[in-house]
Amino acid sequence: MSKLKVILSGGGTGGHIYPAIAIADEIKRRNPEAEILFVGAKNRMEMQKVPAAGYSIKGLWISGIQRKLTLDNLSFPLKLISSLFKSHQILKQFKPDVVIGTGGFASGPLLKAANQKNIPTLIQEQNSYAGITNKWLAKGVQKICVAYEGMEKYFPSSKIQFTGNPVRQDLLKIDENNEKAIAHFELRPEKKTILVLGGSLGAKKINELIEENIVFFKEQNVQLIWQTGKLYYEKFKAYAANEHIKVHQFLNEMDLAYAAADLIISRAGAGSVSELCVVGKPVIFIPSPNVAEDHQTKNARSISQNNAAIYLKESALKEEFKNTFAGLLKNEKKQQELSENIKKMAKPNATKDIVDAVEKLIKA
Ligand SMILES: CC(=O)N[C@H]1[C@@H](OP(=O)(O)OP(=O)(O)OC[C@H]2O[C@@H](n3ccc(=O)[nH]c3=O)[C@H](O)[C@@H]2O)O[C@H](CO)[C@@H](O)[C@@H]1O
Repeated sequence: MSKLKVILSGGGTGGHIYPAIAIADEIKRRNPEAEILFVGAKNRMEMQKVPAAGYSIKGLWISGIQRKLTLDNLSFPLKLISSLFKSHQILKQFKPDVVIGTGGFASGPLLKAANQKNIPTLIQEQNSYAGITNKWLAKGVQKICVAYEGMEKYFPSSKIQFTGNPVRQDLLKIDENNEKAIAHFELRPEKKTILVLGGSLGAKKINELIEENIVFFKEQNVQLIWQTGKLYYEKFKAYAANEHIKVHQFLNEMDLAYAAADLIISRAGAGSVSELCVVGKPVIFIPSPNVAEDHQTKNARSISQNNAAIYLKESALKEEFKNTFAGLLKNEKKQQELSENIKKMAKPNATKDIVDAVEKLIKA
């Protein structure tokens, strides 16, 4: 039989890239001979993160449509036509058996071109609402794997399969013994470690919160792994002069970061939430209020309603953060409860179920 050939496309932010990498890893695990190619958007995060994960990637000249009127939007039709043309060329050369899209504008032209060529296609939607690209693609694709109930609002119900979000393999089994992780981040083993995550791009408001509370964290006798995001790193990196603060622009070893953490403060992007469920540690969610349909707040609420995490509103941080944090840090019983409950919400088989669906598509 000829080698299996798969194209994965998605990107713009980590939320679309890491699910694609998790799916690619599972395909490779099942078919070590498979040829895998990624297609992303030029100058976006995927152009570094995908090769770092061991896969090759081609970049299209494409960017998202802004929800408001901008100059950038004017060049969009030209970018779209040029990317569709390039996508057709890529498909002609690579001849994939299947094309998988994980959302973000990067995946639009390629999946559209694959539909035009009658190549089987599957998309994966991470959020509780449909992204613009996935909505645009829904009619032409064969299968739509989702992570939330009620997605019939956006997609044809006959194509929907409820799988959950793919989580990278190395995050499915976090080391319970955190010695290696503590050493990796040059932390002190006798102190509690707080992991601060702002999503793949970093979060300005969370960074400012940490900055305001440097002394408070010292008084609480905790140490921090603080992921600022690339955009904000220069502004905050000097805080690493404090012995209890480790500043990183991006964490390449999320398995170690999760293993080191006793408590996690995080944005509530869909991928982060899915990972945090699998990891099963106490979490304080501070969702971004600036995303489409306020979906991060919905994500955070769906967890906190089950007594599985704490949800803090960004606008209430001044009044509520210190008390909430100090209260949780003292209360080991509550931490235990949150850990047990969040684990119950994990979907560790998501990647396997998606790859099963991909195999079915190819066979059909
Ligand atoms: C501001 C914004 O538009 N956010 C959206 C974006 O979030 P964002 O890109 O932040 O994505 P997620 O929270 O879904 O996932 C972040 C991913 O990046 C990884 N990671 C993060 C930080 C780091 O230092 N190292 C690292 O590897 C995480 O392990 C995770 O796999 O896509 C998500 C999925 O569509 C949406 O739900 C979010 O609302």
